[in-house]
Amino acid sequence: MKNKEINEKSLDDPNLKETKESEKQYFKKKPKSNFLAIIGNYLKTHIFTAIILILIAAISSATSVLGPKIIQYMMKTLLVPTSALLLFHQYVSKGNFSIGDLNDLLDKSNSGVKLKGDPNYILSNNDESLISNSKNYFTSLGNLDLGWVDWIYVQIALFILLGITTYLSQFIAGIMGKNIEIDLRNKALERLVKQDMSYYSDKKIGEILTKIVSDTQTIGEQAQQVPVTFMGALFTFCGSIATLSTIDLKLTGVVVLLMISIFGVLITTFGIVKKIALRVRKSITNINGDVTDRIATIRLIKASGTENYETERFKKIHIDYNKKSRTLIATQSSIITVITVGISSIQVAIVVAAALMYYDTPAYLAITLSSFISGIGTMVGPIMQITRLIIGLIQASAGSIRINEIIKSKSILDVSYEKEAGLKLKEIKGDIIFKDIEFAYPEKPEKVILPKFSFKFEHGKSYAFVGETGAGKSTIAKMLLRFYDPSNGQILINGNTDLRNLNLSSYLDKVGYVEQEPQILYGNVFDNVKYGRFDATDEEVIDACKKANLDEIIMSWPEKYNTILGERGMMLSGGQKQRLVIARMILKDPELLILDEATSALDNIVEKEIQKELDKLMVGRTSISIAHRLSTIKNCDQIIVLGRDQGVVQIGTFEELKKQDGHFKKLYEAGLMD
Ligand SMILES: Nc1ncnc2c1ncn2[C@@H]1O[C@H](COP(=O)(O)OP(=O)(O)OP(=O)(O)O)[C@@H](O)[C@H]1O
Repeated sequence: MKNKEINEKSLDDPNLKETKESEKQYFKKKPKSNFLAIIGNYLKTHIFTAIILILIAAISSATSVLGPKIIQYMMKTLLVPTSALLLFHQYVSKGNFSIGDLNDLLDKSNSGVKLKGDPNYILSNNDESLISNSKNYFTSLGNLDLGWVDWIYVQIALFILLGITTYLSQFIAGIMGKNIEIDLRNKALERLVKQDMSYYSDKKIGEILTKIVSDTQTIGEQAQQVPVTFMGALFTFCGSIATLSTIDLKLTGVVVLLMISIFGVLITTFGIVKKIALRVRKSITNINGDVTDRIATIRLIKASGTENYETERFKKIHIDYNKKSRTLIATQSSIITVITVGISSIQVAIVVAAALMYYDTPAYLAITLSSFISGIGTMVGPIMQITRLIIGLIQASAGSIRINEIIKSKSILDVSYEKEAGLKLKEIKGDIIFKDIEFAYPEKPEKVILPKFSFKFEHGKSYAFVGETGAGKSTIAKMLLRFYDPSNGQILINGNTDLRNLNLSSYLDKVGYVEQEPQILYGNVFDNVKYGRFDATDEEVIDACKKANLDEIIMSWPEKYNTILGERGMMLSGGQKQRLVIARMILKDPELLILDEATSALDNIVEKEIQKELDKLMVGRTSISIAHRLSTIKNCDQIIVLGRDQGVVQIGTFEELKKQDGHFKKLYEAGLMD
């Protein structure tokens, strides 16, 4: 297919349309990055790490900054004697040359180079090689008088120090990066599990995964690089400028001007690249969302024979990503080119400037230029590092915007999870009252699913909700589990306490939920049955499995109770899964049992067996079933009939409702209760 065609077609893809729309909304809100704040907060709480990093950066910068100074001293100790010798010849030819004259000459050269050894011996021997030999000269570093060979030793010592400090800074920064990554991921995961269900209704699992896995990783990697590189580069840069200024102030001025222009370019492009990087991240997130979605529905793909269609579709959804990535790569390449060329031109500019300035003093030009060029070399490293750092910083900023969308998201349940928040519920010993309840999903507030109604669930009795599809039966369960709060009205627990005022964990501790497609965790049988009552013993688990008629099946597996279940483990049949959940409920012994079409996915024979177990489980506790099957509702104390968009339309026992004209009778006669 031609590119244009693919492009046009790809725009029809709802996935891409959705991205473009959400992107527009996204940039309208002007997302703020707080990557630097993340690092700042970490360092604020880890002062010791901050101090060590600053110290190490300062030491390691000093080691590289001193390089040109050492070269300057070494060059002086090597070159000054040659000049001194020339002058010595002039004086000697005039006769009467003293050691004072030689030291005067050295002082006048303003080089700081001094004569080593006994000057009288040197002069009385009148040996030119003694004067010309640079071994006999030194430059001072504090109290130390160092000859040119000593300066090489200093250089080597500095290299070793540089090695040690580099290792230490990388190690400490690496730990910091990992801590930040793990901390962010944990915070995001905490937020995700504490979110109410409406949060998930417009998000794809793959999108969330990209943020949790890949964005946190990028932030961690950059957190490892940014502070160390930035501090090191800053110190080296300032140190280099200081060192260069001791060599030649005017030339240093030229370097500073050139550097300011290069940083100007970097700063102006930062914002542009950040925006493009965000677009790329959004695009790849969308792809990840799509891939997870398709892999999760692989059975549909296999059963429909749509493998080739999907392969083509995957290619198409990459067009947008490819386009955005190219823009990003092109922008980044331009920046690196500008910086690299800019930096290289500094050396040329300095040679030209120095030649123009010191045309008439070639000796000074030679010494100054050689140490200056070496000094610029020291500066180039940090600038290149800062350039790369800025690109990394942009990626991390994009990542931090995205992970913060999760971390900073609000939930209606926020308060309920705090340990001390809300009233702790000891037991559900009274009635559960739905008082003037009205419900519309927050995602679609204009569509009222359940118009205002009130109902009392008496303690210890069994209730069933019936009604045609979409009438709002499962919505009742969702409200009782606090997946959603009612739009109006109250759910009163024990007849008087608003569910919203209860500590949620203390309430859900006493609630058992069995759904149509039970959720099995990756873990062994013990892990799965104990989920929700972690203090139970293995014996209690085995006992619960026996009561749920599951023990015999488990014992037939090679690993018995240690068999791994879940996505990558043993696959269970629908009936086995339900039995496992029943065992979980037997162990949990909840005071309120919610059964949401628990048996509707099972065949008749298995359904009968499971219903028998559920009936046993329901004895002595308040139970609310959402049901399709006659067998589920027949024995219930009360049946509540829901009509689509009408809410509660009838209430009564099975025998009563069967006889009454109305909604239930229609459902029953239409065979919807079989
Ligand atoms: N998250 C949601 N956002 C918006 N509307 C929703 C959401 N979940 C469900 N609905 C809508 O609410 C209505 C009631 O859904 P509910 O699942 O409670 O029906 P139900 O009676 O249990 O149906 P079924 O018997 O088919 O399971 C439906 O019209 C459904 O489309």
